[in-house]
Amino acid sequence: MSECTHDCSSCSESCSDRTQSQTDFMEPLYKDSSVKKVIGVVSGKGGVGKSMTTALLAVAANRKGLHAAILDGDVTGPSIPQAFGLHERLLGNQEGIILPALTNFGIEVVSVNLMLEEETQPVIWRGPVVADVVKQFWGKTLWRDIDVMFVDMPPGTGEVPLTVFQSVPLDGIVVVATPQDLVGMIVEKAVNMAKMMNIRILGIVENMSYIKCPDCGKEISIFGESHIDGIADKYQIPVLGKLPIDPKLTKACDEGLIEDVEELYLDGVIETL
Ligand SMILES: Nc1ncnc2c1ncn2[C@@H]1O[C@H](COP(=O)(O)OP(=O)(O)OP(=O)(O)O)[C@@H](O)[C@H]1O
Repeated sequence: MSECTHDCSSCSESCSDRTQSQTDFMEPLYKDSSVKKVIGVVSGKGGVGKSMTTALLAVAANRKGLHAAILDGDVTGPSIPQAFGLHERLLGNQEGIILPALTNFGIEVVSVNLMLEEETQPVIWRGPVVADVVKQFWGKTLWRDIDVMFVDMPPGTGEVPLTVFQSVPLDGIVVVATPQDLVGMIVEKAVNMAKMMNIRILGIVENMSYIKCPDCGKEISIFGESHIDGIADKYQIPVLGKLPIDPKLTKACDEGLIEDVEELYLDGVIETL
C-alpha cells in the first residue's frame, strides 16, 4: 500500500482516513431517460460474435415483453444496425438529445453507423473520441422507460472499453468467446479486467461452438473440444449458452432480419441476467 498523503481525490486506497469519495467518472443519464438494467457484452478480441450475441440477447428480451435497447459501443466496427435492417439517420430533439432508432419489433438502438453520411464511411477516430461517443450515447440520448439495455462494448481490453466500463453504470457483463479463444488467455484477460473493475460477470457465451450436420443433425465441433466449462468452473461463472455456426444467423444479419430468426438460442437466459 502506498503511503497516505491525505490527498483522497487522487488516491486509489480505501484507508480509514479517507475524507473524500473516489473520483466518479460515471456519465449521468439525460433527465427524461430511465434505464432499469444495463448489461455489457464484451469479448477479449474482435470478430468473435459479440454483436451477434448482443442482438440475440436484445431480441430474446423483446420476445419476453421487455422494452429492450442496444447501445452500439463498437464504434469503429458497428454491425448492429445492419443486423436489424436499420439504415435511417438518427434524429435529435431541440435540446440536441439523440432519439434512438426503432427496430421492427420495437428495440431502441443508437449506433455511429446511423449518424454517418455513408454507411461505408470508415470511422477513423482516436480512442478518447470513440470513448466520448459512447458516453454521449449513454448520457445524451433519450432512453425512454428501458427495461434492459445491452451495450455492444468496444472489443478488447484497452483504453476504450476501460473508459466505457468507468462511464456507463453496468449491472454486469456477458463475455463472448469462440472455442479457440477459450484455449488461450484472451477470455481470461476480459474476465480479469471485469474483476479488477468490480463488474459482475453474468456469464459466458461460447459462439461458433459447433455446426449441426444438415443431414443427420450431429453436432460437430470444428474447432476441437470446448474448454468453456473448464474456464467457467475456474472463475465460478455460469455458461449462458453455446451457439452453433448457423448460416441462418449469418443470412438474417446480412438481410437485417435478426428479429425474425426462429431459433431461440439465448431466449432462456434473460431471466438469469
Ligand atoms: N453463430 C454464428 N453463426 C453464423 N454466423 C455468425 C455467428 N456469429 C457471428 N456470425 C457472423 O460473423 C460475423 C462477425 O460477427 P459479429 O459482428 O457479431 O462479431 P463481433 O465480435 O461483434 O466483431 P467485431 O468485434 O469485429 O465488431 C458476422 O458476419 C456475423 O453475422
